[in-house]
Amino acid sequence: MAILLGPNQYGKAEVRVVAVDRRSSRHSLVDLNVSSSLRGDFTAAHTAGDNGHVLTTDTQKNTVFAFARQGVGSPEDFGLRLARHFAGSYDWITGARVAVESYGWERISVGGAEHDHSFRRAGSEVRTAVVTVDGDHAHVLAGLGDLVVLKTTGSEFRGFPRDRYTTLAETRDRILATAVTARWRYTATDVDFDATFARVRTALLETFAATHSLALQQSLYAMGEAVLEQNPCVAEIRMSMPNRHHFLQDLSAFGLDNAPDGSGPVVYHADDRPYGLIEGTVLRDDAAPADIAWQGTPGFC
Ligand SMILES: O=c1[nH]c(=O)c2[nH]c(=O)[nH]c2[nH]1
Repeated sequence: MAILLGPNQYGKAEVRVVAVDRRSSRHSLVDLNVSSSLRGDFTAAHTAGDNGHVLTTDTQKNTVFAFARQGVGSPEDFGLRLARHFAGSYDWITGARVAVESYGWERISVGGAEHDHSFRRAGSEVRTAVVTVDGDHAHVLAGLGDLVVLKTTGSEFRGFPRDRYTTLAETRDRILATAVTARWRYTATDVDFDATFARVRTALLETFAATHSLALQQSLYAMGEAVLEQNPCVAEIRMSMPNRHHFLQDLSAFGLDNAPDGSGPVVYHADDRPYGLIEGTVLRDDAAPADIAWQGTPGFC
């Protein structure tokens, strides 16, 4: 029996970079969390402690900061530049993956005017990009996380089978709420990443809002379908959507009803756990699979 080194990769995780453009008095900033992973022949480092092939994780971190000084651009373009640099740096490095999280900042308004250099975090939403360079091939996944949405009506859930453990009442009118995590794969690398990101995000939001939902599963599919219909450069989209249940609160102990009849606000209990977890992929039937693009990145199912 022989013991072998199996698949391996290494890099610097979560390099936090803030780049401020101060070329005019109206500053702008990008706020990133960048993780790099290198693939290639690193056997000797593992089996003999020979670091001759190890482009250090400290160097990888420094490279991220140095590249930021040249301008960041979109997270996808920044990831592509870094991944191509790492994958091309030594012939024993055959591939690189660069994952970028981007946090949004909005200008603070002072007396109705946007301030030049004061910002507030734009909620918990995060934009993501994962770039994988493998030899001569490059793959780009874009995405977003924690896009929290809720509709107060226009959602039903009924027609499900009932067994001896089923207690859930059927409903024709419920709150539907979720936090969307989505990742989509581009068919090319020369995409206008910022414009496409904005279009995809809008399609997700508009379709969530406009779909009269019979199940969160139906909303998920409709959202993915809209993204693919409006964006020929997207091959597939993978989504994870927790069902953030809102249960009508029973107020009868206080002699109060809780009817949606306009006699007062309808009161719900926003339950944080357990939650339904609805996940799925929507894809083109002619999309060539690209397993390596998803390696190490949660695709949910
Ligand atoms: O949209 C829903 N999908 C389900 O699968 C499900 N299951 C459940 O209990 N409530 C819901 N709602």
